Amino acid sequence: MLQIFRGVFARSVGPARQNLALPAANKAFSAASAAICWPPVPAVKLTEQQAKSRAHFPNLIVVESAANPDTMATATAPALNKRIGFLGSGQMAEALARGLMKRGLVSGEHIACNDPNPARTNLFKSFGATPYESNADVARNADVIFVAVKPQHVAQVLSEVRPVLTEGHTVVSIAAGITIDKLVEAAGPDAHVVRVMPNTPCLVGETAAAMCLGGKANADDETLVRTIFEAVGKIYTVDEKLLAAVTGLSGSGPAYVFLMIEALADGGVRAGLPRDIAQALAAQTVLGSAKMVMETGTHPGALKDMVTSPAGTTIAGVHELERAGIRAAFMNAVVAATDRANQLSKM
Ligand SMILES: NC(=O)C1=CN([C@@H]2O[C@H](COP(=O)(O)OP(=O)(O)OC[C@H]3O[C@@H](n4cnc5c(N)ncnc54)[C@H](OP(=O)(O)O)[C@@H]3O)[C@@H](O)[C@H]2O)C=CC1
Ligand SMILES: O=C(O)[C@@H]1CCC=N1
Repeated sequence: MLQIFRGVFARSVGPARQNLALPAANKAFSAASAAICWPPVPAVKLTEQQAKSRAHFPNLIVVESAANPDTMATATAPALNKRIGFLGSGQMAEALARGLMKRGLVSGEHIACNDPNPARTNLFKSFGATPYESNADVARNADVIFVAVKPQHVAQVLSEVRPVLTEGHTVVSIAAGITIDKLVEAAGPDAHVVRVMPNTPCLVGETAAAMCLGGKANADDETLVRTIFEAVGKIYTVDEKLLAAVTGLSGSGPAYVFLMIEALADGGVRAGLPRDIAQALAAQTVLGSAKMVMETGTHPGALKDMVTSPAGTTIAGVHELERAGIRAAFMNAVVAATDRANQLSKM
């Protein structure tokens, strides 16, 4: 299998890249770029035929990679040796718990949870987690406490755990719009508080998350939270004022993309495809396109141009999307969700 790097967009190069076996023709390029490409841009898998068809793009260089991105996606992480507690066992808590177990970071027996809904506690029980009668009991039986209730319930659940919090606890709130100030006010000035905005793809090891620290949270808390989220995707440390925008883009983003996949599949069905094939093609197209952006580092506009033949099929479709205002619609969606996150922080 040949794999392609877009050399000019590679950000930098480092040790992992040196593990890649390069064909002789590319060794000179590799040596020249070795100083500027880190982290390594993982390769995009293309067949030889596909590689040939891209030959007119001089910035694409072909290398053989020892790394297989498919197996990387399912690799296990070293065990965390921390007990995880969930205050609230809803959708996001489930995605996170399952994702962490899938990657081997924790097993069910290291997960404590509480939720007023018996269906949710039974579900958590089914994968080995221990449901407790109260949020305080969850805190007593956990080192990392995820605050995974709706934003309007955060102050209440933190006031319940506050009396049992110790220096050894890291409190991680994933609630949209609830500021560090409010978290510290509710959990107490000594609490090690981290605010994170993740998204549901942590279930499959592909979350996009951002965090900021508050209260007495220190570098150890940051490392711990980073370790947890890097096991299930990517996490960036940002200034708190950016978390509303993170919420509007990646926190809510999976919903926009699912809607897009559903609509693409509907289009396929309208054009005559069976539903199951249409949905599989739509989802795989989104997955493959996202991987190309991530793994080549190429501007999405340039990748779009690579698909768009003069007077061909794609430009006819793109023209319709532009006529419908697709770009403004996506931008407006992110801005509306960001505004809503800002509203929540003022409630
Ligand atoms: N869903 C997502 O994609 C994302 C969500 N978030 C944030 O995660 C948080 C949870 O969202 P989500 O999982 O979607 O919401 P859910 O409603 O699915 O989960 C919240 C759970 O908390 C339970 N709950 C309510 N009160 C308490 C309490 N006092 N103690 C313990 N549990 C309680 C709820 O029970 P009941 O339903 O009976 O009230 C519910 O089961 C929110 O703050 C949201 O902003 C962040 C990023 C992404
Ligand atoms: O819709 C919400 O409010 C939550 C926060 C981000 C994603 N879901």
